[in-house]
Amino acid sequence: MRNDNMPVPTDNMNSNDPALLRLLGSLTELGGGFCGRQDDFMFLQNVLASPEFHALFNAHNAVKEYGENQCNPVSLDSTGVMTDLCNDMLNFAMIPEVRELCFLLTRPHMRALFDSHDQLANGEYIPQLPDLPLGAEEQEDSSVKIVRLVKGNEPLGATIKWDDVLNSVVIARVMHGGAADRSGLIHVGDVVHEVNGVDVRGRDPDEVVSLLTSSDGTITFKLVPADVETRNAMESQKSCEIIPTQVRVKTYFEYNPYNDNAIPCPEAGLSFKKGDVLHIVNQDDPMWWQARREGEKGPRAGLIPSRLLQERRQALNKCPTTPFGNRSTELAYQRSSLRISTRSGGLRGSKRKIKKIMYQARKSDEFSHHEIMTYEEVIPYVATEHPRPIVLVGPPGVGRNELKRRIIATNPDHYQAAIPHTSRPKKWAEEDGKEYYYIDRSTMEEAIRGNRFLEYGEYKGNLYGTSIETIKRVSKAGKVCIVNVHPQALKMLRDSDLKPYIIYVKPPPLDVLRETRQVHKSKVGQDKNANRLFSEEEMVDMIQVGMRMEALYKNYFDAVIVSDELTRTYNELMGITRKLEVEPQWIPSAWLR
Ligand SMILES: Nc1ncnc2c1ncn2[C@@H]1O[C@H](COP(=O)(O)OP(=O)(O)OP(=O)(O)O)[C@@H](O)[C@H]1O
Repeated sequence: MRNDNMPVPTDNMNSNDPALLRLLGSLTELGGGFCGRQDDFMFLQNVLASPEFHALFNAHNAVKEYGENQCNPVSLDSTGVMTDLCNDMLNFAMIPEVRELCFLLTRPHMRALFDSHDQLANGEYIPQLPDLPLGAEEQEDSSVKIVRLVKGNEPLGATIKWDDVLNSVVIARVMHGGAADRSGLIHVGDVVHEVNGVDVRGRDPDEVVSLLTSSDGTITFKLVPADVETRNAMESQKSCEIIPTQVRVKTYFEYNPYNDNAIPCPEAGLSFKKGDVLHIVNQDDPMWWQARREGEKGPRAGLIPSRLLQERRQALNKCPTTPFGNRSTELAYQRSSLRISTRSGGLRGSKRKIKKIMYQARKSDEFSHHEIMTYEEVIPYVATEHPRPIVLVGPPGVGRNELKRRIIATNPDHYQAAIPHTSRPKKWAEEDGKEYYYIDRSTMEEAIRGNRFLEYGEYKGNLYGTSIETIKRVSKAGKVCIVNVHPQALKMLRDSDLKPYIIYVKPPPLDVLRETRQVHKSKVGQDKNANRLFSEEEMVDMIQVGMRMEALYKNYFDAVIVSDELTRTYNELMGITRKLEVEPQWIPSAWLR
């Protein structure tokens, strides 16, 4: 008799296991003849016929079948078999083939192979955890947890500290991705009662550290989990910064945890160089972030000073003589002149016109005095539609114009200079937008006041300058704009939406500078009055100005190329510009907001 309440297994769930089918069949046959409690009978029928039970049964069979089909080692001691075989073969040592086989089997790499086989066959790769200490379960109250970690080559990935209130050592920090973190069993605030059976309550943290360092294999902790209140207190201490975790930042300072007296644990620190990109994985502590170097393998994160801490440190260290605040260095730049080429391409044969004007920077002056740069959030970016402008900065005479001319000459349809604006009246043979954009003085002055000019100056009563809009126009046309600017314009460039790629053209050491400029017969400037070779003094000056420029503005450089042998320098620059168009580069994420 069939009970209508009995769930009917769906076809796809229905197991066709013969044993189960027989059992179900006999239950059906039994039907009304069952003389026990009908409720129990129906319950059993329901369970055995339910799709969940059949699914479970199928899963069980699949696991069993997998286990049975696994290849099992023929021998757990192939090394022993091989040794016995070689011993037996000694009786036939006169046969050359036997001798050769013996020789081959006893080679170190063959022995290592057999050894590895035996280790795998015996499952020795699985860490063996020792049994729980006797009576551990009954000891103390139920909130104690016993945690065992297998100590490999990597550090534990947790730090400890003394807690005055609890009078004990507690877990201070769990490093993201480290062994402790991966175990999921050790948490900040857990009180350490025992390490490898040694009672550490009331002991100095240094003693606990040496206990941990000296233990091999597995480490067994007896911990009392942090109570809810402690955890809540820790949560509330978390950094209020809005940067979400898992962000990448570019670093603007160099860091070595072993030179940092304030770091809670130098071993847990992460060293980095200026310009490295770091992956920030934890900002729970407002003073110490956890980070990994981008692209580096290895799961464990390291401690680095947080932005807040580093900014405080830099603000304290900042004194009036540092390059950022050095007025005399600033003045040295303001004395240097700016030339504006009146031609965009520069190689089309017409007479070059160079205007000497004084550089005047607008609000960009401010940044070198106030800005503290520690970390900048970055994201990978490839410019697809509008190529990023290439900005060349460097001391006068280093070769920026030469490089710009060469790049544009390579492919004038793809590379273009920014055409300057002038308030000078247009001459009859001139065409607007070819050598200059002609604009009336009051409009230009207003644009300058509105910070729409990267740099500008006055020559013989007329204004000349390079506008942000001109560069944008080149980009929008799908071309790479090559721009030479004074470094004081860099801040404004970065704050615009141009996404500039800034390359510092660095003078080579004096002997190389002397030699390359001699070979090339390089001329100082390009106007008639200065059509002569570089003097020794000018070359020394170029290097010194370059050094000051680097000290003041290097945070803004995306790349540095040394202007030594001209063709090599040019090739390097071309390599960078090509890469920029196809490979993702880290750009400030603020540029895309
Ligand atoms: N790597 C180099 N090797 C040899 N000569 C070079 C090199 N780079 C540039 N020159 C030469 O040095 C001279 C000055 O170069 P360029 O005018 O390009 O300098 P610049 O950086 O633009 O400075 P400025 O703004 O004062 O013109 C030119 O004659 C140029 O051909």
